Amino acid sequence: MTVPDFLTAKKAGRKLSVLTAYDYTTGLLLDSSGVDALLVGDSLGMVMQGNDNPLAVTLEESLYHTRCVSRAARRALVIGDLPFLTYQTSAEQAIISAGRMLKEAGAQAVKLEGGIRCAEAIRRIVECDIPVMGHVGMTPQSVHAFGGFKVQRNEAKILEDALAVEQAGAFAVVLECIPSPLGEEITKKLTIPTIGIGAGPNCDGQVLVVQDMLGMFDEVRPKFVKRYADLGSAIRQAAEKFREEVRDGVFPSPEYSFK
Ligand SMILES: Nc1nc(=O)c2c([nH]1)NC[C@@H]1CN(c3ccc(C(=O)N[C@@H](CCC(=O)O)C(=O)O)cc3)CN21
Ligand SMILES: CC(C)C(=O)C(=O)O
Ligand SMILES: [Mg+2]
Repeated sequence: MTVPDFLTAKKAGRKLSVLTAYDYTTGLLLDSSGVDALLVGDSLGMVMQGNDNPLAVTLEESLYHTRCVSRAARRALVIGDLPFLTYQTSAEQAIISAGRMLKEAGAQAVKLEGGIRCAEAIRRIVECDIPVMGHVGMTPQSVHAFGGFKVQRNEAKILEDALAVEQAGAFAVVLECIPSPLGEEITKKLTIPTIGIGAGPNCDGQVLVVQDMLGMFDEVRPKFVKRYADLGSAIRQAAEKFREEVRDGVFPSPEYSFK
């Protein structure tokens, strides 16, 4: 998958599937599933690091996880999510952070949060031939300004933000936690693909956090998460079985031992 393929998919009416990934093993599994892109999200601050929100994630940490995922991706596009305060202070900072995602971590594109207020940064990054995915609606790096991870309903503002992201040259935009009719309206008005997370069924694609959709993480339970597997139970059961077999001297049996 390439950045131009994203635009072709929208024109052809082919839906895009995106999952997050933060490590090599998961990257390999997801890449071989045929999903279109792997997003190394700053949600890693929650699912990998155990923080309450993504704000503490550093650029170095995101580069590290993106490097791991890039090594795994044969087909899927790898998108590095720029962490809080690595692109907001100036266009120069945004270009340098975005450039490091490509130079040092093997990403093919970056993602950043914000509409009108980030349009200049997006424009300047894109001028360097670094593809940018935008992100509007409920932008998790704004959690304190929003007073929590809450559905955003300022329809006029969110539409303006999405249009600004497109006009600034982004190749796609994430729509997060907004009413479905607004997701549909924005998707119709934009020529770039919209990737929804809690934005209804009429976006051009969908993204989920992989630990959520695999049933491995329940410290947040957004309404938009569908559980496609219950790996949490599978992992716990396997570990319990291992613990019991070690306790009872059943493991390791001769077949797992050297003569
Ligand atoms: N594991 C995980 N999954 C995610 O989807 C995710 C992260 N982490 N970290 C970064 C952000 C945070 N996100 C979240 C977190 C919680 C809700 C949530 O619980 N929303 C409520 C809405 C409540 C309201 O509007 O009043 C919900 O019921 O869905 C939504 C998005 C999405 N992102
Ligand atoms: C959920 C997606 C859109 C994201 O930004 C993340 O995982 O950080
Ligand atoms: Mg993110």
